[in-house]
Amino acid sequence: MSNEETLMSDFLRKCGGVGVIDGGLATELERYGADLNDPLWSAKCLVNSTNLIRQVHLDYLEAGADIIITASYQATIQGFEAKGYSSEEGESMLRRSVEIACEARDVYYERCRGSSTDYLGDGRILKHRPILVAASVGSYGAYLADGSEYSGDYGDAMNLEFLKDFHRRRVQVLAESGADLIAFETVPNKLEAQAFVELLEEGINIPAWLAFNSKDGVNVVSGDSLAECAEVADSCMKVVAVGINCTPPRFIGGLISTIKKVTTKPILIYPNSGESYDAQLKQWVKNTGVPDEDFVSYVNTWCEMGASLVGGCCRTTPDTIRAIHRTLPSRSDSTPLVENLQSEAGRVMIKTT
Ligand SMILES: C[S+](C)CC[C@H](N)C(=O)O
Ligand SMILES: N[C@@H](CCS)C(=O)O
Ligand SMILES: [Zn+2]
Repeated sequence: MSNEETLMSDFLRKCGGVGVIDGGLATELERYGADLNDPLWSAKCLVNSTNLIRQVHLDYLEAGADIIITASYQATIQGFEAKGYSSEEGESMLRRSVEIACEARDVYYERCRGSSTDYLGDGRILKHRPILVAASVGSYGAYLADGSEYSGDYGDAMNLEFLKDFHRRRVQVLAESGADLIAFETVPNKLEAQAFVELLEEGINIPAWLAFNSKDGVNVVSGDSLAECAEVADSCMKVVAVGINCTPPRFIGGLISTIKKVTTKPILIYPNSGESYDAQLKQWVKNTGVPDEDFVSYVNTWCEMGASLVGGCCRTTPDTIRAIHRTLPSRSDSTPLVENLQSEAGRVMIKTT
């Protein structure tokens, strides 16, 4: 086992076998009133709403998240330059995204120290535990700001070197920013998975995960084979988990089975709410096809199938994460009954079968 893999297995053991990832950061910023209708999407808040970002990280920690993902999903040096910032200013905002998450973790630990109980009557969890900061790197399609991360179609002229050059400096800056790991998210095709893995091999000194997205429950969104994409991730010693994010919950079970066949690395799952993203309007629209029921009731099944990191992506909220924390047997044992009775969110989110 590499040092990186040991870090993740130790972390998961301390989590009781399953780690909880946070929920949608950007869409939660929106729920608080942030306007993300901008080519920078949530990275716009790195310019003018850093306190709000810290607050949302704290909300997720108090909901039971063991891993918080930074606001850098759509933060690219090229994207900041297009807005008139210098490359130094762009790099500084990347670093700031990690600092904000670290500050939230410090504030959280302080609150834990000051609290006489782990589980508060209002549903907040103030339990001292290992918390990781994952520096988000969204795909090239995210930077394009036209929803390309849900098509994975970058045109015939795209190539590996272009993608590596595009992401290189950003990945280096985030790797040296104090984050515990890099979260490559919403990876839509095999070429970009290869680019990320090759960049990691260029002397990046922190671990990473790769999370792909799917819109058919079989392949990644570009149509590339999920098994082949997961194999690319599996081939890299720096990669400590492989999985799926921002994908409708109804597809998750089948996708876990596919990934499990090609890797023994921990599998991570953080689905979205099942709604679709309209990149023109920059709005989420209800799915007119098969409805996605609240996915929390499936979390333990996904864990039995092999997932060991579970959370939510776009349009999931701290209530989703609180419900995930509660439904995990290794966590809910310590939840006093009074908390379950008092939380409206808990009653709504956790279905009994
Ligand atoms: C994960 S998607 C909802 C992020 C936003 C998209 N890249 C856009 O800029 O419209
Ligand atoms: N983790 C991202 C979304 C990925 S699709 C965010 O919420 O900022
Ligand atoms: Zn998402």
